[in-house]
Amino acid sequence: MMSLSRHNFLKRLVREQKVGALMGSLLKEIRNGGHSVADTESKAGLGGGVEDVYGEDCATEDQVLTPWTASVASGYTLLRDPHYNKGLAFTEKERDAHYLRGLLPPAILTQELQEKKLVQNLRQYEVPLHRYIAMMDLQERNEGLFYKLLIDNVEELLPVVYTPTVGEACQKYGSIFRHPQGLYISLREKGKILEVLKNWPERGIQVIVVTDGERILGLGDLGCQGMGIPVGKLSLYTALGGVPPSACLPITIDVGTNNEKLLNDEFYIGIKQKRATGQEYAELLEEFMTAVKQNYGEKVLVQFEDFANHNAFELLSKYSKTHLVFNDDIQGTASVVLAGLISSLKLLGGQLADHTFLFLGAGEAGTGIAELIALEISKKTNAPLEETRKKVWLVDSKGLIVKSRIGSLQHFKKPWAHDHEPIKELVDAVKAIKPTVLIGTSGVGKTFTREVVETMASLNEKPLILALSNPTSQSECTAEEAYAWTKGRAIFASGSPFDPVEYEKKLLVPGQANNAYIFPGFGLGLIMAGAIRVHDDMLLAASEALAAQVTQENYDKGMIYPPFTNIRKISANIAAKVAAKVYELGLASNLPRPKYLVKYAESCMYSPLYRSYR
Ligand SMILES: O=C([O-])CC(=O)C(=O)O
Ligand SMILES: [Mg+2]
Repeated sequence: MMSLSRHNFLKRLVREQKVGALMGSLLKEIRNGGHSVADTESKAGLGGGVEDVYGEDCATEDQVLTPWTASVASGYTLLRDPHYNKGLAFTEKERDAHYLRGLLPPAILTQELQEKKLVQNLRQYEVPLHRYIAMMDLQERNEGLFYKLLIDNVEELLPVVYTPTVGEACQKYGSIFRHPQGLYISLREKGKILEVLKNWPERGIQVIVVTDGERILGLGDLGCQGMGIPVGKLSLYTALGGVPPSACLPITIDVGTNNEKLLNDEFYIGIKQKRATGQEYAELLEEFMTAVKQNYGEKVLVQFEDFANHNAFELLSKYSKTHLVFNDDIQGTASVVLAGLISSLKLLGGQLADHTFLFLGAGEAGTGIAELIALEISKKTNAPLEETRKKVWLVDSKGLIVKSRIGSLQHFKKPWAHDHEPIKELVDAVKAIKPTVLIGTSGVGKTFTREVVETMASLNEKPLILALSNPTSQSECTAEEAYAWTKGRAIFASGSPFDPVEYEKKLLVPGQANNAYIFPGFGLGLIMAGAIRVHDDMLLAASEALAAQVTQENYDKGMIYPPFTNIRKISANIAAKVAAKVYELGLASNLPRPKYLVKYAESCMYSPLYRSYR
């Protein structure tokens, strides 16, 4: 088994050209995707990967091969390598040893001082998008400093590198484009996807986040410009979950876009054609998924992100049988919301089974959450799923989902078609169903009107209202509205962040029910255990682990999620519980199981502190 830190250490050894007998086997190990040679000696072992990827070892004299070198970055090149660059923090000794004399001004700053300067600079930008651009530039310039800044100022910078600002960045991605980030796989790469994967400079990939850009947050089809999302999500994998940056690969699959505005935009970065669908789409994705497994093995985690409903459900059900895949919008959102519901019982009283849930929005998030709630209630009460599903009602654009609509419903909505007369409007559904919990997942803003929220308040002492659609512009209502319209009684959380609100001299702190609480720790847990498949029980384990992190002090402020400030500790706990479940289910390949999983998770986590160079 190979821990994350050992993996990094090995890479560093190679980069620093510690030549000798070790070199050959180390290179082989790295090119095999971080799996030890022993792991992959049997060509199609669990560790997967293709042995001797470049064919150097077995090539005969008349075969062509790939020249592959590892060299020490120094001087000008070192300053332009974000992985190793430390800018003004290079010491005198390092400046001598690495040919940096004269390439830097004389001052030597500590990483802390560099960070202080950056915080000051960032705060001077009034336009959020300018902060985003500054952060991306930093990531491309000095990775360690980028992550240190993000980790130390997570509450302040999450809204910059993630929702809501990342949404605006994707909308304007073509205009603000500077350095390419991530890997672009378009229809033009059909038949060559394995080669494209090999163009990526890192070999030891552990997590891929992939989008096709068709449903970016609640902003719709942004085509190739959706790249901001995998890049942002993976920054959080590193900052919040401690997965090393070199192990993360953002990918955008460009099959065209149906967004007319982008098709007519001279700065659009993608292929200018309508979206490929049907067989053409399925074949490209099949080639991609096959190439991923071939290149990185069975243990690489593929996170699907912001696909449109129809593809999201289909890809998840198709590839969950053969690959380690996870859909963040269906499963990550479900897990984070379930965590909030479990923790809210401390404030609301009763069990989950005592509550009635009404959703506005029956897509990936809505039906994903609904299913996980029903599963959790079923596990807790031993009632069959068909029964526990009846606690959950969904409203889509055509009204309440009921039996009489079943013939025209998409398959993922069918389990939620219960016996009831048709109802068109949300507010009438609230009056008829009398939910204790109202959840917005439609991607459409301002749909929790005053009347809807007031009706919830008339039915419940403490109405639980979750406005989950992203970014902030698509939120079903604001925190301020939720508190004002319920006279301060609501327990409120949203997908994108809202500031605390003062209501009648009391400070009310809204929660952020965002999958960012879950996916970094969840992914770390899978990687630690060497999981080969995702199982719903792992999602339940993650929810319970997150709910257990909410303290009395948090509850006293009306919070049902812990603050993001402690997220690395939270992620380590989630990772440990997820990994434990992976071992319990017999889906782990990293054996033997480490005894202390929280400690082990922490020991695997990437640190952004500068290292000294010899
Ligand atoms: O990115 C986020 O903030 C949450 C998410 O997955 C989405 O809204 O699609
Ligand atoms: Mg998403």
